[in-house]
Amino acid sequence: MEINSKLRPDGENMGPEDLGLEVRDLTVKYGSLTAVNQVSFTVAPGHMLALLGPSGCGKSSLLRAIAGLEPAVSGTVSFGGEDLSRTPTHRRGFGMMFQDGQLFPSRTVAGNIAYGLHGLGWSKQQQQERVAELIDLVGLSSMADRDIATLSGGQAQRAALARSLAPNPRCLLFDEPLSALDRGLRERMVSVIGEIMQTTGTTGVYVTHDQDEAFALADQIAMMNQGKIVQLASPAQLWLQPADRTVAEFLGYGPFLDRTEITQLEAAKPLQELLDRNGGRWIALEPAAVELADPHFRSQAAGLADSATQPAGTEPAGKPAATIEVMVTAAKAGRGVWDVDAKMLAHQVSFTAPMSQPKPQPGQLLKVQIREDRIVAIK
Ligand SMILES: Nc1ncnc2c1ncn2[C@@H]1O[C@H](COP(=O)(O)OP(=O)(O)OP(=O)(O)O)[C@@H](O)[C@H]1O
Repeated sequence: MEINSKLRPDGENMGPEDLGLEVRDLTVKYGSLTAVNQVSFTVAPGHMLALLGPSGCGKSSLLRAIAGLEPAVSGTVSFGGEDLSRTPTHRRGFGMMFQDGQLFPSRTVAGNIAYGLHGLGWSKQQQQERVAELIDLVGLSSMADRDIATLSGGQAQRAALARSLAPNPRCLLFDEPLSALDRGLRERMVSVIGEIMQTTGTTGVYVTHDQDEAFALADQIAMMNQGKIVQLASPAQLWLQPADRTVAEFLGYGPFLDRTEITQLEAAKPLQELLDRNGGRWIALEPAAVELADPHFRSQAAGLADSATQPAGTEPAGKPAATIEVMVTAAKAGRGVWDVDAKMLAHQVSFTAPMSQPKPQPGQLLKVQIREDRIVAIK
């Protein structure tokens, strides 16, 4: 076993217990197509890294190569300092959880979880105890004897999680495990997975194209595009400093205003200064960066004289970085507000207006402000 010689912050050599998953220069090809292109990253023990990126960017190929299910043409995968490049999948000590769970439909929940323990040399009693422990952990205690085919999608994924964790893997590899579930269920399962990974201290790699899942679960997010990692950062760093426009677009930033467009805004000095400070090409707006200008204007725009009280459904205005008049293209009722779409320069923007006032009409001009705390400069 080869131990990488690395130093801990205290200057001591790192032992296997300090080294988690290490992927070095990994490349996966299908014929002439390079699906994963010299990718490197490390995941500290007990931490979770999310691989996030658009469809076809190489996330699953990378995960499968880490598991040993896909041959790598070059590069290494190691865990605890041990090079696993030539170790077959079942000897790597890794677990996997997929979108469809890959459970046996005719077996019970307990039977499926026990399946993950075959071949480990455990006694029948040890196996039974472990199965009961896992069933409890994922909250399926009352369903141990139910056939998988009779479970809901969320319950089945809990069973799949229990089965992957049963052999106590040192690293769990998730491939879009929640993408078949509806949003509400997905959010609940994200909490379940997060809690269980923390309780068990398992290291994880989580493939997803859903940024909410990545942000909620990961300590580090690797943004992939065309087989490469374009940015590796904590969720906060990724959000506050997207490496380039592709990353920002994927995260949901937009529109992107260039310098010429910024000159068409009123009081846009903060935007210009931000671009100058960062040497950026665009100012990217967060989803909630645009809001109606001050409440006085809101009242005037709606044809109401009384602006002394804050209208229901509006939040206190943020610090404006610039203002501009926009033309309403559509409005519909939301929860306590009008959800308004409007044209700002050549871009489409969305914001809310108080429902206590008349519904904004297509063609109507409204003054909006761009919040200074919801913009970033992009190179
Ligand atoms: N078995 C295969 N044979 C040939 N090409 C493949 C194979 N598997 C994947 N590819 C190609 O490799 C590239 C990366 O695919 P991969 O499935 O790794 O991407 P992904 O990011 O996981 O996508 P998705 O989110 O859609 O699952 C794609 O262009 C895909 O068409």
